Parts: sequence; C-alpha cells; structure tokens
Amino acid sequence: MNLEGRGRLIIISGPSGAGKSTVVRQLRQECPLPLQPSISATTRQPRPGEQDGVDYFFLDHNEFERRREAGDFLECKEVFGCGHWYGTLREQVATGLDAGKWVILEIDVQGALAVLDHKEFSPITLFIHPGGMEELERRLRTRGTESEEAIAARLETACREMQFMHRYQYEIINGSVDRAVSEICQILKDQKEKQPCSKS
Ligand SMILES: Nc1ncnc2c1ncn2[C@@H]1O[C@H](COP(=O)(O)OP(=O)(O)OP(=O)(O)O)[C@@H](O)[C@H]1O
Ligand SMILES: Nc1nc2c(ncn2[C@@H]2O[C@H](COP(=O)(O)O)[C@@H](O)[C@H]2O)c(=O)[nH]1
Repeated sequence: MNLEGRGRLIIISGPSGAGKSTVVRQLRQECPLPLQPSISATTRQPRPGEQDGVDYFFLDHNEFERRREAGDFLECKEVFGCGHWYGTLREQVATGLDAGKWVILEIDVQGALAVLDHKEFSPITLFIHPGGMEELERRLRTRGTESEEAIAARLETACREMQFMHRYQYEIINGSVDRAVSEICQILKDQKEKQPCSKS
C-alpha cells in the first residue's frame, strides 16, 4: 500500500553541520515544486532565534514520551547519544501528503532507515555532506550553536553516518549552496517527470 497519496516524501539526511537546513531553506525559495518541511519534535532546547512550531516543536521529555507512547511518531530517535530526542510527527507527514505537498524530512540516518522500513512509502532519498570532515568541523564551529562537547559528539556521529550514504539514492556534495540547491531541484523535477500521472 502506498500512503503518499497526491504528494511525495523526500528524505534529506547527512551529518550535523553539512548544511541541510541552509540548502532546504533556499530550495524552498527557488524550486518550483510544492515543497513543505515536516516540522519535527525535539527535547533539545531552542537556539536563539528558533521558534516553537516553526523550527521544531520543542517538547519536554515527559511530553515527548507521552506522544511516543500514543504512537504520534512515524519515527523517533535519540540523536548523538546526548539524551536529546528527535521525532517525525505522523500528522505532519499525513497532512502534507494529503494536500499534495512534497514533504521534506530532514532527519538523521537512523530515522531515515526507520522510515524506509515503512514499506508504504517510497521516498526520494538524498544524503548531503560537505566533502570532508575538516570542513564539517569548520562549519559546526562557525555556526557557533554547540558546546565543544556537543561538537565532538556530532563529529563522532558523522563518521558513522557517512558509512550509510550508499543507502540513499542521491549523494549531494554541498560545496556551494547554489550548486547543491540547483542539483536537488533538478533531481526532484526529474522525479516528477517520471511519475505516471503528473502530480502537482
Ligand atoms: N555550502 C556551504 N559552504 C559554507 N558554509 C555552509 C554551506 N552550507 C551551509 N553552511 C554553513 O554551515 C553551518 C551549518 O549549516 P546548517 O545549520 O544548515 O547544517 P545542518 O546540516 O542543517 O545541521 P544540523 O543537522 O545540525 O541541523 C551554518 O553556519 C551554515 O551557514
Ligand atoms: N531521526 C530524526 N532526526 C532528526 C529529526 N529532526 C532532526 N533530526 C536530526 O537531528 C540532527 C540535529 O539537529 P539540530 O537541529 O539539533 O542541529 C539533525 O542532523 C537532523 O538530521 C527527526 O524528526 N528525526
């Protein structure tokens, strides 16, 4: 059974700091497809400027657990092993797909593999990385949102995640944001062309 209805599901993974959010933000502005990010839930604290219900739904651990027990998540994982949970809300995905949107999940590798196990979806899968660990570290430091300890955990996780790149359909090297955005947009347009009956 395929639950994608009129929309499509897109999974974008890659190490923390690879530039996923940056690329997705520009992709939404420039790519002429009805793209819609799925807003995840997380137990981590908001960063300065982040808004509840826009960047994430920021939940405390009890509320996250309650929603997990209620079956509200399509997948949820403790990312980076530092006690913070992240999860894709079923409602975000279902509402978007029902409305004919191309719903983007910006999630880690464990989460992506869990979604791929749900056979009712046939997502377009992309793995973004910056082309080298030194550049990844530079980007995480330049962003300035994580402690030294958190950066170390993210880099360690990145090494493991890189080993799963072969599970994705497309590898995107985000050297230049403009180039990565135009490459992804072209991939999505090509996928649209391949659909049996043209969906919006
Ligand atoms: N092509 C690029 N060249 C140089 N810097 C970049 C590029 N793409 C993104 N950046 C910068 O790298 C940092 C990390 O980018 P971003 O926050 O988008 O990564 P992310 O993959 O979404 O991270 P996370 O998984 O932690 O949310 C930001 O400071 C961003 O401005
Ligand atoms: N498995 C999931 N991973 C998720 C989800 N939402 C985000 N993420 C991943 O978390 C890291 C860290 O994000 P940050 O905002 O704290 O920097 C990021 O790399 C995402 O891949 C989710 O719903 N499920």
